[in-house]
Amino acid sequence: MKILSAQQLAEADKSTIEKQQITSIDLMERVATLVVERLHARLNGAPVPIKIFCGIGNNGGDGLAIARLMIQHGYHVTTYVTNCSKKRSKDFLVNYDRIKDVTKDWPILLSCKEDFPEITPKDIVIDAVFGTGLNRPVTGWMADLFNYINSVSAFTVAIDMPSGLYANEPHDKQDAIVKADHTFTFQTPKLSFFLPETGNQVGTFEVLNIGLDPEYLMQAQPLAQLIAREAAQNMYRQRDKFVHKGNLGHVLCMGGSHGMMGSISLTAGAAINAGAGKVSAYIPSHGNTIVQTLCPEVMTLSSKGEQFITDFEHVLKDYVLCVGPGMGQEEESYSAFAKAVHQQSSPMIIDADAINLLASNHDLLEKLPKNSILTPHDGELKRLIGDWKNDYERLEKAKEFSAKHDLILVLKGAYTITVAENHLYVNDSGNPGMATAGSGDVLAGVIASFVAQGYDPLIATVFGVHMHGASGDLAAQTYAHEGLKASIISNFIGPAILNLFRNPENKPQNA
Ligand SMILES: NC(=O)C1=CN([C@@H]2O[C@H](COP(=O)(O)OP(=O)(O)OC[C@H]3O[C@@H](n4cnc5c(N)ncnc54)[C@H](OP(=O)(O)O)[C@@H]3O)[C@@H](O)[C@H]2O)[C@@H](O)CC1
Ligand SMILES: Nc1ncnc2c1ncn2[C@@H]1O[C@H](COP(=O)(O)OP(=O)(O)O)[C@@H](O)[C@H]1O
Ligand SMILES: [K+]
Repeated sequence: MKILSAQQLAEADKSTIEKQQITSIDLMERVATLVVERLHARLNGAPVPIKIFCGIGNNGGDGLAIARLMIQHGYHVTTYVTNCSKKRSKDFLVNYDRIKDVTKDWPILLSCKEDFPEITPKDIVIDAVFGTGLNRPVTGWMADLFNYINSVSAFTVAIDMPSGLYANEPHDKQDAIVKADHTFTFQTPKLSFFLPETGNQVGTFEVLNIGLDPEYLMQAQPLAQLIAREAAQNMYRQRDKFVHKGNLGHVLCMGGSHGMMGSISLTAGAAINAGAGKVSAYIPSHGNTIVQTLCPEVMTLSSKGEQFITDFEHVLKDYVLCVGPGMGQEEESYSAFAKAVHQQSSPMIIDADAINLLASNHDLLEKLPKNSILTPHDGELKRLIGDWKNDYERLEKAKEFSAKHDLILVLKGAYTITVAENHLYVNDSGNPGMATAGSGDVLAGVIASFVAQGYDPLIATVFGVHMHGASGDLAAQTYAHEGLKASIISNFIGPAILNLFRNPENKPQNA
């Protein structure tokens, strides 16, 4: 699914009105009807007090139309309009009249702090103050209103976006933004929903297909692609009936050091669990028994160094190299890593300590095979590309780095983002239970496994990231977030692949 900018959505809106020969007010009614259908399905007529806060633009117009339809469904709705300027959008005004026709009274105008109604935790708040038209930080009594809404723990539903949030622009830390429990967003999710500094404001979210012009949507260059279950289904490659292990690639996992042999074992185990034909581990010699005991399917090759890798001597050919987990940053390990890089002509997967070594040795970066995949968490990323002022600068710097070095970057976290030159792929699977030691080691093994099985490196990365998160999601249904650990995530890769083709779940995203 494409993630479009606020400006593109306004263009899509215009194009829809022209091509579908409908009026903008019809489109607003369509939007409101969809939202009310969803709300009604959940509330089922419950007599709960609903307070709808409407702005004066089209987001406010949506809010007024929703209020009217909810009232007509028999809900207990009070409608407020934030009277923050004399301007009113045309469609706001039409809906302002329409709600009056139904209630025989105007909505309540709010013009200062003293006008705020009491909100209790038993209310449902619907936030339709600002949507994609926000063009500056919210200040004064409007900021107070948002902070007041946030201070009461009433269930808060945002229309299109939590008010005060930009769709695709950076914020200052002190900006007033509504914190929604649930967001109904129109046509495409917004980039800010997926970024660490703002994503928490959105709660769970649902994307409502409001039928914007398909031609416009097709040609629009997205800010990013959201990789959800359907995209992953399309990337999956079924095995050929006569396949044998020799066709399914050989992953060589290089890493481990004294006290960190678990890391490379997790990586190698995940490479097997995700389907590679053969997996070997290149490890310090004292780790041999550990890896062979933990992963009987994995062959081992020992470096001369006992406690850490000191060299890179072996006779293997045609392998996909996955390097870094648990490797440490000893000088000799760096030389072994550099030697491995020099011998490598096909894309490799670089994680953890190997990323740190690259960050301090930029010459080696130039030697990496094109389309190699780096999987940094934010600490490692900072060493690689420098610090950033905000989430958007982080993405811009990552794009620049990827283009300059012909590398694929995996920015790990909630909503891991894969960066390939100018393209961003935002992953929607995974959960906070995955914030556990070693889950990144598993990810490196999964991606390497798909590269070895012949997936194109970018697809192996995007698909691997998705399946890693999907494994965590499936495992969390049995183990809860707290009970998840890296080896369990790894064991759920197979079940997650099966689950990819089971009946779709209709759960809200980010649930
Ligand atoms: N895209 C689609 O296809 C569809 C979109 N639809 C809906 O339209 C919404 C977008 O509507 P929109 O463009 O009218 O903008 P909106 O968010 O209501 O705000 C603009 C108003 O706010 C004002 N304003 C801005 N910042 C401010 C601030 N900090 N503090 C104070 N004021 C501020 C600004 O005033 P101005 O800057 O001109 O002074 C202007 O009056 C979208 O989110 C969705 O809900 C659907 O109905 C149909 C399909
Ligand atoms: N809150 C979260 N939601 C979803 N995924 C998460 C979350 N926290 C961490 N993860 C995932 O877990 C993995 C953690 O990787 P990393 O930090 O490298 O761990 P380690 O170094 O311990 O292996 C990444 O794939 C990341 O996307
Ligand atoms: K809103």
